[in-house]
Amino acid sequence: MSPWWSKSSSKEAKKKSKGGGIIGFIRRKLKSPSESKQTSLHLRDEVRASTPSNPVAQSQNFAERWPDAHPLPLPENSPDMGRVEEGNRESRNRRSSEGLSPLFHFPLPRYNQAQNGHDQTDVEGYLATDSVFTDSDSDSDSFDPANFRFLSPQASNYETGDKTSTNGPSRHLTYATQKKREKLKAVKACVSSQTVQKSPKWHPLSPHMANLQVPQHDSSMSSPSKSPMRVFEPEPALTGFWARRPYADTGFPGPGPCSSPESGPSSSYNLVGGEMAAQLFWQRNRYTPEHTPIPSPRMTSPGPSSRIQSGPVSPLHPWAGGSNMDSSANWPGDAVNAKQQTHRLPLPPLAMSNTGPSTPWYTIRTTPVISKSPGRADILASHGSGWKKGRLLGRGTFGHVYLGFNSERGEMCAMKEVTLFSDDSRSKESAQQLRQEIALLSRLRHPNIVQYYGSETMDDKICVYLEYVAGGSIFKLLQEYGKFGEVAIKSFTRQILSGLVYLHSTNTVHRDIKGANILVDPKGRVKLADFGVAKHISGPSCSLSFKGSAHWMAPEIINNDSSGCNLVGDIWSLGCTIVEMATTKPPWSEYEGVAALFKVGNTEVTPEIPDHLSGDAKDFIFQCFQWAPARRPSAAQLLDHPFVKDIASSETLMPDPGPNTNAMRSLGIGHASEGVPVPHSRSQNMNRRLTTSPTSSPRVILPTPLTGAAAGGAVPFYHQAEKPYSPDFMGLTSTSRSPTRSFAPASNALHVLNPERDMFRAMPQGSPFQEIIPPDNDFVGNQKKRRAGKSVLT
Ligand SMILES: Nc1ncnc2c1ncn2[C@@H]1O[C@H](COP(=O)(O)OP(=O)(O)OP(=O)(O)O)[C@@H](O)[C@H]1O
Repeated sequence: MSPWWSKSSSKEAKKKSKGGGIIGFIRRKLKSPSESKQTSLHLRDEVRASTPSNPVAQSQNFAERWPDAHPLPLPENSPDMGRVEEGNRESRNRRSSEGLSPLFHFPLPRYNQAQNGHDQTDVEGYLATDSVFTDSDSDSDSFDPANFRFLSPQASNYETGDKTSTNGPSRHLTYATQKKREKLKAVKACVSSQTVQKSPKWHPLSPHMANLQVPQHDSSMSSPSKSPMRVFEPEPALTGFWARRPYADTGFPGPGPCSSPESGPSSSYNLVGGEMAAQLFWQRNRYTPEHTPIPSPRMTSPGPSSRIQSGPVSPLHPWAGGSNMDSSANWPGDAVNAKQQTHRLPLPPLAMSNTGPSTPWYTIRTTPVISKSPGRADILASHGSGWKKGRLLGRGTFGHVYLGFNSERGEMCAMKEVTLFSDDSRSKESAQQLRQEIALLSRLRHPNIVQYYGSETMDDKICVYLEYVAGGSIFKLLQEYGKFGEVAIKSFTRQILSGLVYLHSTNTVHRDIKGANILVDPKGRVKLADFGVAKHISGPSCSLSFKGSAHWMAPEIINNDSSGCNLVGDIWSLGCTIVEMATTKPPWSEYEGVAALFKVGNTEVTPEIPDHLSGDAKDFIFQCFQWAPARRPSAAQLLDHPFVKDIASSETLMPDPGPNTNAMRSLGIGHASEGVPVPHSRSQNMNRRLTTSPTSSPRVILPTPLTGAAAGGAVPFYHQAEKPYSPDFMGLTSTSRSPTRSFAPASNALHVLNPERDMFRAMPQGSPFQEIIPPDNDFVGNQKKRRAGKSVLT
């Protein structure tokens, strides 16, 4: 009696000979039963003819040849199921290795035998799909996303390994036959004519969402793209909304659809809007293995003199520098400095000596420094600044974030790297977003905002150096550890609020507050990150474009009607983030993106507030979910809410010692030993220093003295009792106060200092900060206006 594995192998071989998988299925369906039979026979014959010994024979010999072999236990499922899994895995691996994201393929309407019988049109549809896949697989460069509009749900599920799509009922079964035929006609037309439809027609989704354009084709025909850098066309679109799945009811599936350290539904899964449409189309490749970074040559510099005296910072990549700065970062002077948004980093002496002064450092390549030693991971890249690229920390929409290590100094940072391609509009958009992010971040300095260190360009890459926040994002923590307890939620909320109060005090709105963009360090300190879609509000008429992440997006952003209350969109998103922390999912997670937008934008229904939270927590969330922005409290007002106001000392997490000042110094930013590190000077003169001042920026006053920070030599928090934060002072209109506020300001609550006074107090004439935020800057100007009794937004 032959062992079970030889039987199953035999079965397997028979199945193979029949042509397994979707392609085989299609082929079988194309044939009449008799043809099908013939085909099977024919295929079997082919197998026999083409191999010296057919697979069945081989497998039968296996037991004889390997008598000691132990069969692996069979899975509980039938062999067929195992085979489906395997097929999916193979397919997934194959696609991954070819750089294809399974998520770019959208499920086909299920071939419904019961309903349609052997509908030739359907079959052709499958064939069309098959051919698209085949083409894209075989020639990734010739991949055209337009073809993928015609892919439909089933394909996606085959590729992603969703077994239910192959065996179980599918929601796509409900497609009307007529609709299917229309689509499949289009498929046929496309395939036969080889015509590439570059852009869909757009039409407004609803009168309420006039700024929300969706292509006329339905969700199953949306246009994904395989590679963010090569195939994306930055058209206004919301494809991502309906192309992606809603949050799974089963919670976050670990490394499944969000396999990269920081990819996933809530990271950039739902990021939408305007020129950021790229983020809709492009889905990160969740199944691509984490590639080890390719060694990149160390960039060298003409020498210390050019580094210090050249003034302009490292030039932007030539392909990136051409486009104008987006108004999102429209700080005065940005236009002038549009090409100077990356900040030159000091180079170690070795690197400096490699180039002559006349050669632009950024164009010179030297032998990459590749440190190898047994027993530890290779350092695969060494940047000109002496920072070496380590492991992948996470992936964003536009690039990858790596751990950076300076082995000379023993310091770490996060290196956000974006690769640019000259002929790619997507690259230009990436560069533009990065410039915006640099422009904004370089001006921010707060313990609850990730610190910007510097940036540099290297051939086709821009690299931004940021404070390393080791714990990863809230999203990642939720994925790994499940929902947070109320103490953690309270602490995180308070810290997010503090960051927001500061951010809003500079009239900047983040626009993408969500778990994936909030980092947590090992001590539980929280940092706002990812300022890619942040915007500086230059005045009352400044309207916000449609940007953000669907499930976290405020109704007024969806409806393009913020009535001047532009900042409190972040408060709505904060409410969603609290729900996310409490449940692992944002509100309306049962809906897909567009449906969630409709829900939020068209109905004034308050999102469900988790029942298990305390009354204070519920009320806090309720305040955040005030539908009318004018009724929503500001971040400053919310600091006085009982939910976060009285965090007991045991609940107060370790204060932030401030950014890694040594890292900043090594990057030429400020000088920790002689004063407050300067994030970035517009003059780019890194030698200039501030006089010692503990308050270079508005700081949260903590209730307890912070010895750790001072002991660590970093910038301490400021511990001075101040008046409660005044929303008016911070430039918020009276209408932005919440008339429904149910909490009273506390006299001894944590406060934020007067940003103007703190930022500029004790600042000598000509200090770098005065260059960072010039006197005619909106922020400063607004402070003056406010003193004169005017509100910025009125
Ligand atoms: N400073 C940091 N320290 C540690 N990890 C970080 C840091 N910055 C980013 N990461 C990791 O990298 C991931 C992606 O970073 P980030 O969100 O900034 O990229 P992005 O391209 O701007 O993303 P998005 O798609 O949200 O626009 C984060 O979710 C986080 O896990």
